[in-house]
Amino acid sequence: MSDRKASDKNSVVIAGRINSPGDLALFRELRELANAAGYIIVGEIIQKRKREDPKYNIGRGKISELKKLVEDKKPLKIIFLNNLKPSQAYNLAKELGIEVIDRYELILEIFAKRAGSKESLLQIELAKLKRELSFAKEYINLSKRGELHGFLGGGKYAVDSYYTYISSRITKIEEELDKIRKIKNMRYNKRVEVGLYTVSLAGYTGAGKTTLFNTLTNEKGYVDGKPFATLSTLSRKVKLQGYPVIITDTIGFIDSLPESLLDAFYTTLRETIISDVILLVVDLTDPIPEIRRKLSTSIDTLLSLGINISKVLVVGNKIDKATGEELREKEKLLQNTGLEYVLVSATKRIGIHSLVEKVVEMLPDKLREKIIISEDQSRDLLEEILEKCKVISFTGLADRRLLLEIEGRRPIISKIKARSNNPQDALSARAL
Ligand SMILES: Nc1nc2c(ncn2[C@@H]2O[C@H](COP(=O)(O)OP(=O)(O)OP(=O)(O)O)[C@@H](O)[C@H]2O)c(=O)[nH]1
Ligand SMILES: [Mg+2]
Repeated sequence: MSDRKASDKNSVVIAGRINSPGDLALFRELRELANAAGYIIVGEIIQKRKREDPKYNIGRGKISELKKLVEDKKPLKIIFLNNLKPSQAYNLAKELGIEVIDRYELILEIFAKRAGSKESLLQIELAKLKRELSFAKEYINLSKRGELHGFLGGGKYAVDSYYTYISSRITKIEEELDKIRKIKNMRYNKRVEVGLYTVSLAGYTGAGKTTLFNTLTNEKGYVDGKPFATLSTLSRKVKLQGYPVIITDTIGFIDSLPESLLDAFYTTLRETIISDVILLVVDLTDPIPEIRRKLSTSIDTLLSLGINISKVLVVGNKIDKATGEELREKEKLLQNTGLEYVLVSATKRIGIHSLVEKVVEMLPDKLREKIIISEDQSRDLLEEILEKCKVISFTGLADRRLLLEIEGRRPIISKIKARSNNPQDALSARAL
């Protein structure tokens, strides 16, 4: 008979082998991740221990403590901070009589729960299969060494054919993802080719990227305060002080993201994030060591994506919740990165004007030109100018002509200038 209350049906115990203060921060973050996956934490166990126990990962002495906790709290499962080898997960589950997952699987669960688009669903399936593939490799190794002991009923033959099945499914998903990405990229590249500037929002999960995206674009991207609210990229065209810019919101970074997830998700990121300016959003309500950790993870991730770091503008967010002296200390952390930075509140719209000013300043390859077009000249030329350039000034001249001072990306401005001087253009426009 179970005395578990209905509200406890998602209850979990979290456990972790801690090796450094960084691990402790990850353990705190594990709580947020568990909540984001819909679990209620009913117990926690931490062990300070350097080396993992080969059989259980956590030390054997802790197993009896865990057993007792399981008996008392009757959780649905145990979530481990440390990455478990398949044999460790199996041994733990057998010993404790309860399902055991690790941080990696927890992140996959969150992604699976929140995935909306076909692309993100395929990405998750791919990440899961890649993990299964590496597990299957270990099964094969164990079976070769004769260490399977009822680990997998079907034995080596079953594992081999399973391995083949997973590999072919992986190839199929990769092909499908490739198609989806190509279409998405084509759309994106088209906008870039016509000369629009691109700005991407990047940063640790929960930093406030989507909120800032919404503030800058008047959109309503999904925000709920839990990790990984955003799983696929979203782009919108806006004018920042007259400059046409495509802004892209992206998936958040996290510490120690497993390789297969990195692959699956950051492939999309790599393509969209190669922008003219990258806004690295930082949550300034976090304590100082947390800001340091998340900042360093974010910068490492940007570097591993091949970003030119001089394009990065650090955006210290949520300053509505950070106070005087503390805020100054936190500001120093941003200063120490050696990168340009601004302070804002995305929700209260504080500092947004300065942010936009800074972004505009960082837009590369600008050219300012004066052109004269006839009012009877192509209407589509005028439309094009309004779409792709910033119009600095606009003066009416005699003979129904206009003097325009425009600024934008160099090749676009040069092309427009050439067209404005081209009498052929006027003729062809009149013919329409
Ligand atoms: N106080 C305060 N809260 C903010 C501000 N900006 C964002 N938030 C809150 O921070 C939480 C996370 O915001 P999101 O915009 O979803 O963060 P994100 O970086 O897009 O998160 P992921 O999509 O998970 O990577 C939400 O609860 C927001 O309401 C701000 O300027 N001030
Ligand atoms: Mg988001």
